[in-house]
Amino acid sequence: MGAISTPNLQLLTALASHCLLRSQHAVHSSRQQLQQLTQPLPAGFPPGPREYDLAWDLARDPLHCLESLRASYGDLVGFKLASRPIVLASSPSYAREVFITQSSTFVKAGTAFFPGSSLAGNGLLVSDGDTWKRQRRLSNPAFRKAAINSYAQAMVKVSNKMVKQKWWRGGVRDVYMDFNELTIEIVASALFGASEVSEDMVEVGAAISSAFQFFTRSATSMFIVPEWFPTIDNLQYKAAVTRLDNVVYRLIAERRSQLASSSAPAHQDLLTRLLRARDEDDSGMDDQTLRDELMTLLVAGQETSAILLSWSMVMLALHPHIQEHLFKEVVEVLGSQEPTHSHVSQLSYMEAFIWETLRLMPPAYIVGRCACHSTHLGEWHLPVGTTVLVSPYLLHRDPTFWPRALEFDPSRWQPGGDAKEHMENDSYWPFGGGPRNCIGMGFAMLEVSLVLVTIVKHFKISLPEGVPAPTPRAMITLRPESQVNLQLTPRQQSRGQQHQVNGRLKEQIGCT
Ligand code: HEM
Repeated sequence: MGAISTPNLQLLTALASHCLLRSQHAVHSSRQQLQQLTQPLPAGFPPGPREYDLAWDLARDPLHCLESLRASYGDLVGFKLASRPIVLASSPSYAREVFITQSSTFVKAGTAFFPGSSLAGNGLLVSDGDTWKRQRRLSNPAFRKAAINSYAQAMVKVSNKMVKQKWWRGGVRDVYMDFNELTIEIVASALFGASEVSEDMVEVGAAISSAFQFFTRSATSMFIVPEWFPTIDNLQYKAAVTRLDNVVYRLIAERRSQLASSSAPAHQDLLTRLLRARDEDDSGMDDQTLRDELMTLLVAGQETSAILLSWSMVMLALHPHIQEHLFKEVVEVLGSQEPTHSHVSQLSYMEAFIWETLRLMPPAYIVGRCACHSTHLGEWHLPVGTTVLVSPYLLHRDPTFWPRALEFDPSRWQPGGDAKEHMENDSYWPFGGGPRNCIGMGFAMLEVSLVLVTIVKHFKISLPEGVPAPTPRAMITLRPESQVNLQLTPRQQSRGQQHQVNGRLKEQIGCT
């Protein structure tokens, strides 16, 4: 047994602290929480490890801990962590119960480890009940296929810019860092139409970056301090959120008045779509609600996509034959054209590749809910306040449901492959499920496809010599442990025609 690595100790501390401190969205009164601290687990609660043993295992290796919990106790494991009752559910039928059949019992409020923040406010990700229902109703149209397709051009433009400014010479790059910047820019331009408001976007971009740096520092620091506590970090974060608020509220006000004046050109961004959204009684979103939804989309849409892009690149580097297959498909479908949303619907191997990456490396590797009243999962009794953790990571790697479960094989998603039927039998949940499934799934799939097309078309991706494949770190999401340094070789350069082709590549991506 090795010593506890710092990040894992940090995870343990973070998990325990999240349990205790993230009370912002908790439905439980402090009396209920106090009761939970002192009460033993009730009869009928699923069996599991003692808190102390579990804390140790979690600290050593969280992903391995999840796997060994299921191996030792089965697909519903019960335990206490930071004195809160928690169950880990990892069967298709339990996942269906939590996400779909009992979706009104298993709610967001009160969930242990739940990452609420003043940045995202009370937006879709954290709200419940009638507030959530109304917001989801009003937001859904902005995420329909036709609306999402209108963001494709901006996605391609931002991807080309990254390649043109940072990648065209090739070499080794930390793609995780580049994708974090890229996905902020993509989601911000979809929200606010960045090209029209470029000065504001500089401010928005800077404020978002500092807010995200804060999240990263919080996730990797020894102690999670509540946001209200006046540490330097918290004060800087608060200042970044205030800066962001100022810009966003101003953009909302300007857009409201533009929409009121019929002469103004119609914007096609999410801000306009959400501003125009009307409920059955013709009411729309007030400024505060709109602000919370915009920030939620930033938070929910940025990191997950950056992580998926990073794991996709790792898979390309590890599987050169799959990379070549993708390249061939991209060239066949696109020729020399710029990618568009209609190309993406013809890229079936690309889609299979992304589904397979999401299977083995789901950014949302664990999804939490809280029982708002006492209930049953299968034969087991869960008291009110039990946090249920459904693990897509465990389900997606379970050999009972997935033949050659640990093999990366996009072709399983193609006609005649075995994967589609597993999607239907509830063993695949990369975007959650039921009424609270990911509203941005279509957006993410389009974004990741377009970015990957841009990259695969121009570069060969490999691991730099002597560098091991990046490993995952299970925090709130399944991030890369550290940098994802990959070797990028301009395609034509790999055929020994570097200078000519670099010229051609620069032309193709509009580099002057
Ligand atoms: C690879 C990228 C993404 C992954 C893996 C992902 C995954 C998920 C998952 C698993 C959930 C359900 C959480 C739960 O049940 O508690 C979720 C919810 C959500 N996601 Fe995503 N997501 C991604 C991208 C996006 C994007 C691009 C956006 C927006 C632009 C977005 C916005 C949201 C929102 C607002 C919710 C809450 C929906 C609700 O509760 O009504 N996500 N996402």
